[in-house]
Amino acid sequence: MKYINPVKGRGLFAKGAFCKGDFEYRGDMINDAELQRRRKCYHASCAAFMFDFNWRGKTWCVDASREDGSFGWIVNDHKHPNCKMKKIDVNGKPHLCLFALDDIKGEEIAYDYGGEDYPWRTQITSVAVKTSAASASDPSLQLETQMDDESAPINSPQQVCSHSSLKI
Ligand SMILES: C[S@@+](CC[C@H](N)C(=O)[O-])C[C@H]1O[C@@H](n2cnc3c(N)ncnc32)[C@H](O)[C@@H]1O
Repeated sequence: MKYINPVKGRGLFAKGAFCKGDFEYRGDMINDAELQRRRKCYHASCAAFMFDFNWRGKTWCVDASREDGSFGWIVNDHKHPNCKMKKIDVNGKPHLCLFALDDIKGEEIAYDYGGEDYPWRTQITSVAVKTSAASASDPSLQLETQMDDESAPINSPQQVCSHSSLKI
């Protein structure tokens, strides 16, 4: 894990071979009612780690706002990602696991959060402009340069912070 820049925050980078088991999106598994309750009382900085998804006709959420030593919660969004988040059935319960789409070594691990209008895909902020020079020389910062007019999210880590209202 390393700090990237003030807009994107932290991200996860592959040091060695990608191991899917290391990147389960872990946290409290909660139902829709509890999701709505927590959303009302969470600060945006915590709400950004709630990943809601549909499972067998109902809404569920993995609340990863409490750090537990796992790394799935730190993985950032990219519209051309090197990983895919999949729902895996383990003994009848859903687990969110990241799978590599390509060989990954050294680069930032990312997956598509699944939306259309995340602010970082649609806006060039003053901070992004300020960091663009650094991005050109540091490969770890180059996701920042790929912001565009793509889509808005439904599930996955959502952004309820300063930009808009959504989040995984
Ligand atoms: C699950 S967190 C990922 C970890 C986060 N970067 C951190 O430092 O805690 C999701 C948040 O990361 C940020 N984020 C994710 N992907 C991004 C991207 N491609 N560009 C800018 N910010 C991003 C957004 O603030 C989003 O709400």
